[in-house]
Amino acid sequence: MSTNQSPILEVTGLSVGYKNRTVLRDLSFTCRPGEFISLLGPNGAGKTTLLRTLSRHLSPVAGEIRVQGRPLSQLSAMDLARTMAVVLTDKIAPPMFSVFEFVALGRYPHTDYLGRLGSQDQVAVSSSLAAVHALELAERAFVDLSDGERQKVLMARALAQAPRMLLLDEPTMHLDLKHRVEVMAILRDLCRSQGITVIASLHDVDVAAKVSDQVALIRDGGLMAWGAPEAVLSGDSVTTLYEFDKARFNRDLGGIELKSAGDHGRAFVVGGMGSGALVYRILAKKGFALATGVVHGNDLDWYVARSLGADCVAVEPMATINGAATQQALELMDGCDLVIDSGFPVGPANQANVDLLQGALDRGLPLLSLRQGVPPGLRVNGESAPRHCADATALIACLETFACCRSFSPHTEEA
Ligand SMILES: Nc1ncnc2c1ncn2[C@@H]1O[C@H](COP(=O)(O)OP(=O)(O)OP(=O)(O)O)[C@@H](O)[C@H]1O
Repeated sequence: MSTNQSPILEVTGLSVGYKNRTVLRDLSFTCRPGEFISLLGPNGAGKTTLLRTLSRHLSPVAGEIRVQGRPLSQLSAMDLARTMAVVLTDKIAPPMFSVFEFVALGRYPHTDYLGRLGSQDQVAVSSSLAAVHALELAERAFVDLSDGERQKVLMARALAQAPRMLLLDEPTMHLDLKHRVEVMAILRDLCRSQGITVIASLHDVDVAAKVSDQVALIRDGGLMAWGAPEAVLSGDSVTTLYEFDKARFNRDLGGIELKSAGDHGRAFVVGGMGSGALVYRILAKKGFALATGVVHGNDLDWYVARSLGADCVAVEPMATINGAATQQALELMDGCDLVIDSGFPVGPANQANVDLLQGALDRGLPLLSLRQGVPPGLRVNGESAPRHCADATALIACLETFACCRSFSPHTEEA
């Protein structure tokens, strides 16, 4: 995709909707050849209505749409079909068509008025099926296809039109993970290799962030934001877009983290260098509120902990963890019901973690440890010692016991 290229689609002051009901107002944006554009927004926001308007299935309420510089309304049906192909979510079940015959329907802008396929058309149908990795389905009956196979064949029919733009409504709906990934990879490759502009409504923010050149965030009757996902998608913007209260999008990790209900007590995690991430997620899943520290501000643990809504004592990346930060973490620990030692190597270079583990023991807090053995320098006595968990499964079992009994026997070795 080149930003120097002329726009393929220019939308100015566009309002879309239905009789007596305007759904989106005053949209203005530009799409260029080879761009992948994702429309994101909650259910009912207007994504389908916009796609239907861009593809001339609906008339605009107001504003202008230009395709390759010409008003959309003035394109002949044939010109429109050669420029733009559309895959909507309507269930189509054409009787008796083989997959090849169904995809061949997409050639109509290029065949004669009787729809006869020439050798070029035959090649175009086969290449379209090949482009979506569905050539082996060619002789199958269209009505017998699975949802994933059907989606690929619908895309092949659209490609057979040889369009410059492909508009898709929820192309990954009903698809399993393999097919979702495959469909998105196919679409991305069409942009890159054939310069086709893809505009797709999607519900996967993380997938959209990874494939899109531009994202449109749609809510409250308009465009909340339009731009590169790296600029537009953040924890805050996604929270606003979907009104999240139980989750948070993490751009750095590329996914959604589900926050803890926090009703099974509060756990402090002694982590660092990514060792805490798995523990935080287990704790959140089991309903524990989270506190952690001391972590560096570029640590995987920091990203995950923040996304999960943890109280987190952090220091600047690469900074030495000083006594003040450790003291702050110990104060955070005071409000906790138990402490988890994620097993991050401790020693002279990070005395802070030993101090925190010692702090847990000195406070008489239950301490679960994923560590092999006791770290050097930790003063353990008979009354206060870590309970060792051999692995994540053992940790989960201990947490479940703690959640219902508020205690577990401190000395048992799980290995
Ligand atoms: N034919 C119609 N007549 C009137 N209103 C409609 C019509 N079709 C959809 N709507 C309304 O327009 C609004 C936008 O619907 P639209 O299908 O465009 O949203 P969407 O963002 O695609 O939602 P979803 O993610 O649930 O598919 C909704 O309130 C919907 O009820």
